[in-house]
Amino acid sequence: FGSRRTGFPPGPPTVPILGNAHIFPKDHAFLQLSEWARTYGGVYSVMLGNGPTIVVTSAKAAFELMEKQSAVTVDRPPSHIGAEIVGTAVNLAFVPYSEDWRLMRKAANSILTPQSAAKHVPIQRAESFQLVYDLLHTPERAWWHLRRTSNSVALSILYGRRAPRYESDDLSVLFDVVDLVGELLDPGAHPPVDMFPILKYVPERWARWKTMVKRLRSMQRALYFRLLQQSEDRVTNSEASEDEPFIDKVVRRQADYGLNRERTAYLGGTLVEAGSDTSASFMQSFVLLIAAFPDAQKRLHEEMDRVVGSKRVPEYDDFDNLPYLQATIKEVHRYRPVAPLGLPHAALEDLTYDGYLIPRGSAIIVNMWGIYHNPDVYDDPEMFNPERYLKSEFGTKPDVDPSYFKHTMPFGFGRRICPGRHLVDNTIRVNTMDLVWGFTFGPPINEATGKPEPLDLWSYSEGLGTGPKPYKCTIKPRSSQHADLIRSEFESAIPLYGPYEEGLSNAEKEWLAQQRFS
Ligand code: HEM
Repeated sequence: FGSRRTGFPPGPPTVPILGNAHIFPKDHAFLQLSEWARTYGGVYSVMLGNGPTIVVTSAKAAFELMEKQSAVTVDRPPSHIGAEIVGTAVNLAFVPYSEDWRLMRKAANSILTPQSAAKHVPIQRAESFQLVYDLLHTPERAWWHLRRTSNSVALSILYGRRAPRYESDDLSVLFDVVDLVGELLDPGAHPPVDMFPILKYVPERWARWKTMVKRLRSMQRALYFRLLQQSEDRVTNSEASEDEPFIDKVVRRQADYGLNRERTAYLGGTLVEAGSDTSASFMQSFVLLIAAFPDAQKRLHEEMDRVVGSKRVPEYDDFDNLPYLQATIKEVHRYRPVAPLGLPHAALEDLTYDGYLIPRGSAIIVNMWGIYHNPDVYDDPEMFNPERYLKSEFGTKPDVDPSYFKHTMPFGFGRRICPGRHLVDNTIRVNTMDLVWGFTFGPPINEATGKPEPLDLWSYSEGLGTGPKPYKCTIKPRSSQHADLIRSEFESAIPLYGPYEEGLSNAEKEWLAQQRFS
């Protein structure tokens, strides 16, 4: 028990019973896993509990195992805490391969198409106008404005209900839920119940996670069913339309999709949770990095001035003419991936790779951090340098074979690839254009000395999804003309918010009236 069988991919030496569990890192595991790849190669194993966990740190192996053999690697490893959280329900992102996963995934794929995502660009742009308007007034709250915007976009598109301020009711509950999920599923945070099942039987008074699980489950159910009820009411009282919220579409076709009410509630809840802070983390990294790297920012501004100028705000299609911005977005995904280890997959059958056996049931982790920070693949990988994506399609060194790389790699692999990627691509496109167009970003200024202070590029949260912890930076409008246009665009966007604000509470509506017409 705990030892590595002959034929498994190599890995760190094991000890009896624990295998490698005692040396598995608790914090920023992707860093240690990348270190081990230097010693044990692009496909190695760590022994956790009774079976191997396979760590893939090579684009070729990721392609061969996760794309070409996706039908076999579509499973997720069992998670006792994950299963306890949902109880009798199902979470699309964590559920093992099953009829439940197939039905929910089919519904998600059919509503989250690129064509369908395009119908929601108007509210994404309107949200982005509020973002730049908020930054004009309270730039010191940038981190929070970015979080509000991404979450409000997710709520608007999925449920037709926006959150106009950080303190909005739905948003506060969603933040509590997302934070608690992050805390519970952070691999280092709790006793390893999946590796040592006996730990499941520790009484609740000594197992804090059990109390947290119960609290989370009741918070999630209250939120999911409240949001679902609003969709159901709208569907009863209105005709179907192409740009209606995604969950309304699912409610209308619930029987065709084979989903009952609980599955529908959990599909919506999982999408909104998976899609909210992930997008926010990306945008928070984008701002942090362009504030920290003035050369890249200068080139972004030059390009924006040439293509858009200062007499109008960017339009959606301008993005196609902004290659340096496109390269910067790819570099942010590479430099600070939101999901450095993706989500673990599992093998439904025995597999072989490079002569090694990957036995049925093994968990498989693709270490995106390790791939993206490998000096054999990228020149100077610890340098933030969008330029690399202008020199070659995937930013890789000239002698690296590009056929195993894909621009969707930050969104995972195979049949489990992130279904929200088209939606979030649009959010990122619209937000980054508006931010670069409107503002100059820089490091924070020390009040006592008047000098700039360095930004901490390593202060990131722990967990499956990671993003910068709250930080300060300076944000100034690029000119008074830019500031005037931001104000007028925000004012002209106000009617667009209307349909998404109908269900807001009276307190929220009063606050809005004061904010907009004072
Ligand atoms: C920058 C933003 C985002 C990033 C970087 C991201 C990344 C990922 C990754 C790496 C996975 C795991 C894929 C795999 O197992 O191979 C995933 C899964 C998933 N994502 Fe995203 N995601 C983002 C935004 C979104 C959005 C906006 C939504 C919903 C609207 C969403 C919904 C999901 C769901 C439901 C899954 C689980 C899919 C399954 O297990 O079948 N994500 N995402």
